[in-house]
Amino acid sequence: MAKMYYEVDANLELLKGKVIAVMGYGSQGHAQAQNLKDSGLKVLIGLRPGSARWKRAEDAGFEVMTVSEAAARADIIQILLPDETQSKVYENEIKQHLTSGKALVFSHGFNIHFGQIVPPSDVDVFMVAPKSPGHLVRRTYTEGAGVPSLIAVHQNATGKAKELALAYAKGIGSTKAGVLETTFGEETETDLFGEQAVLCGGTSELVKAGFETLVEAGYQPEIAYFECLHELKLIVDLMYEGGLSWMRYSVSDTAQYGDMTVGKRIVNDETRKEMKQVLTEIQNGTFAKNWLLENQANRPAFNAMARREENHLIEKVGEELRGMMSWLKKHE
Ligand SMILES: NC(=O)C1=CN([C@@H]2O[C@H](COP(=O)(O)OP(=O)(O)OC[C@H]3O[C@@H](n4cnc5c(N)ncnc54)[C@H](OP(=O)(O)O)[C@@H]3O)[C@@H](O)[C@H]2O)C=CC1
Ligand SMILES: CC(=O)[C@](C)(O)C(=O)O
Repeated sequence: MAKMYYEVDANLELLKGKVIAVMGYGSQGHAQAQNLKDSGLKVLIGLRPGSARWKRAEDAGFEVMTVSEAAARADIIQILLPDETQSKVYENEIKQHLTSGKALVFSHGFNIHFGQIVPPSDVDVFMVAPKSPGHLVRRTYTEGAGVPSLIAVHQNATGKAKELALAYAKGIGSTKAGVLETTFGEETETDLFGEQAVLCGGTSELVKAGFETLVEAGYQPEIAYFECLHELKLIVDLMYEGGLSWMRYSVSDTAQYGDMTVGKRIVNDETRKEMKQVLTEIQNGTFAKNWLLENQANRPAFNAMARREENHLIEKVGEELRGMMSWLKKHE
């Protein structure tokens, strides 16, 4: 069984007196920066001039500057920019400031693993990757808890990289939940697979297929939304709390019988075969190449697909229903 690291395994003092630059103030950036600051650490924010987030970060009490300025002043540089922009910003604004003994930090291994960023050998390179969307990284911290994170060391120039990674994980609250050690390759390939085949892609398509099946059969879209999307959170919450067995214990036996008989017809041998193909295309770099080329072409396919998804009936129905459920926590 893998070793989990907790509060006692991490020494925040290693980061006291160091300047941490968080590049980017988006989903992860705003959360990690605020958590680190609330943990008593010195945090700078690096953004591009004209960023809509510049004032938001200043209003949150941060010193905000360009990425280059922040990299020059920082001992530890956490790159929380979009994966597809990191290598260009690294080459233009970070690389020249990576003096010996500094640390480069990531929350996803994409650019190191696929060779888009090749740091100098005299700096630490490590990862602290929350296994959670950024907004919950912040929300759980403010509630006195944290989200699990993965850590990985790519370069250990100072001999302290892992200890610094654990200290950083503590600073964002993750040692309250648990920290697992991995490698840049394992985190990258499993994270890409998970977000494509299970969490975002797989689940979105499953939800839409169920919703469309019911709506096309003549049932009310609102009922289809509640059954196929709204209630999904409640079921997944049970899985999250106590595994599949806890979910099956909590739902009716009718539901469990249906789960165990019909589930394998929906996610069948063909599905599993396709999952293996998806993983192969991640491992051999096909996905990474396609994503980087898509961005170089200014995202024609991404933008067309995003527009189509935004106009799906399930989005319209969901927006209307969420507006009617005042108790729902509005997204930030
Ligand atoms: N989203 C998540 O929950 C998770 C993300 N990650 C990883 O965290 C990293 C950051 O992702 P995420 O937080 O989602 O990113 P977001 O898209 O939410 O935020 C990106 C930030 O980078 C800024 N930015 C974009 N381009 C540039 C540029 N050229 N120069 C300077 N700043 C720029 C944006 O500001 P602006 O556009 O205003 O300039 C924004 O502040 C990625 O490696 C991702 O894989 C890991 C785990 C979970
Ligand atoms: C939240 C998370 O880790 C994801 C889905 O992989 C991502 O947003 O990159």
